Amino acid sequence: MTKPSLDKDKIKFLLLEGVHPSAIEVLRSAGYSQIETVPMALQGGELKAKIADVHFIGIRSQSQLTADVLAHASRLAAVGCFCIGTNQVDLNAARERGIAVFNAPYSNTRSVAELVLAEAILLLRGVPEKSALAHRGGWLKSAVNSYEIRGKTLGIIGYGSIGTQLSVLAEALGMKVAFYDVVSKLPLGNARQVAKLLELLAQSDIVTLHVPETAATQWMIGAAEIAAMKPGGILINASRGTVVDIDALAAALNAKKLLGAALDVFPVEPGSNKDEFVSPLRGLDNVILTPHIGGSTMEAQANIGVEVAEKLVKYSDNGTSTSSVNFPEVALPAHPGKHRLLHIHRNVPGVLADINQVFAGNGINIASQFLQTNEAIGYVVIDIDAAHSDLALTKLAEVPGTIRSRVLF
Ligand SMILES: NC(=O)C1=CN([C@@H]2O[C@H](COP(=O)(O)OP(=O)(O)OC[C@H]3O[C@@H](n4cnc5c(N)ncnc54)[C@H](O)[C@@H]3O)[C@@H](O)[C@H]2O)C=CC1
Ligand SMILES: O=C(O)C(=O)COP(=O)(O)O
Repeated sequence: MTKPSLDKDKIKFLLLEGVHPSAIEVLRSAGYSQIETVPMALQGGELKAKIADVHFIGIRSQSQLTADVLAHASRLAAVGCFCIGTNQVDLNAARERGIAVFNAPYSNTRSVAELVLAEAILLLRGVPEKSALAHRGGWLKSAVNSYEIRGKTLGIIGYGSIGTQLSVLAEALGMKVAFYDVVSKLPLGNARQVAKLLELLAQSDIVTLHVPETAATQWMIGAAEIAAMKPGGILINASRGTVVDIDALAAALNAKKLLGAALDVFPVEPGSNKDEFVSPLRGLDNVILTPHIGGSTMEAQANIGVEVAEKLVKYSDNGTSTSSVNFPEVALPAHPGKHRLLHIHRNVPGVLADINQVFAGNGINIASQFLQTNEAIGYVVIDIDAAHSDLALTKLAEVPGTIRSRVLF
């Protein structure tokens, strides 16, 4: 499949799910004018029809870019996930099609950490129940089941960007921090790593989840894990809805095994603000339910807009793929006076020899060449004189194993 170069005014961007306007500013100031925005996620036929027509798509956590959807994306060069999680994109299918996927791994981490800490404090004081009761005309002035956060143990599952920030903030409030992670991590401050998940659950007053959605994290907190928690413990999940068995959690809350819970993510989330939220946790006053807004602050969204849009611009303008989550990473210099050929191919023996033969066999001098591979694909970038770029692009597209190629002026 060949994607020849296009003038910037022909390159189409589609930004879904209310991506922050800071992204549009970045794209416009880089010279791109065809930018369509949609305030919500698209699904099914509508998503397939829209994606078929664009070169770049920006999404957040709700747009499902499955292999089936990506099969319709014949022009798509890259996906920008304007969030941390990339589980909503079939990364292998994208890679097989030569589509690079980018995200914003850090910009909303502080927002999530702040929300989790606030929820921990509110739940330890029984505020959600007391507030709900007051809204109904009740009055529950009582210290029963109301605790300070100071001195309590916070058990963090997943000690990555969010987990570590939370660790530092929690210690500043006088909490003890323990964490469980599949990787050995350097504990910050006085935090300590616990070898087994069940051990962490047994010793924590508050358990909070900060793992990505993977096969290993699916339903990792079920009835057995909740049973291992301290009686009167608190569970917070602002990671992904598939990590917690929500029925088991509802049962534990109804049985008063847990003091409370806060959920920001759910196995099934409404596609837009107009759809109904359905959950067995509805109506439980000791549960804080938030509509997947852990990263939804003005600061985080503005920063994410800039961060991801800049990555898309760099990839579109000069082929730089640094920090892509599914693609060989190449940081490329400018290419003044040269045309730049980008060639994405299956990583099988012999392709590079065939590529080099295109140039040797046609007497085309290579000014510079960059190559990076991963287990599935190779990404080669070749700068040459403008006079030869049409021929070279045509010949490159014929190399067996080619996934896609394009030229940048
Ligand atoms: N509610 C919201 O709005 C937001 C939710 N998130 C979610 O939070 C997740 C975590 O974000 P970050 O901290 O930035 O990710 P990260 O990748 O920096 O950290 C994740 C940590 O989880 C660990 N981990 C992976 N599999 C594990 C397993 N099976 N058991 C234990 N530990 C495991 C990793 O080793 C890593 O240390 C994201 O993947 C995303 O799904 C992120 C931002 C906003
Ligand atoms: O950053 C993430 O992974 C999130 O879950 C935030 O998702 P959102 O951009 O708010 O749909």
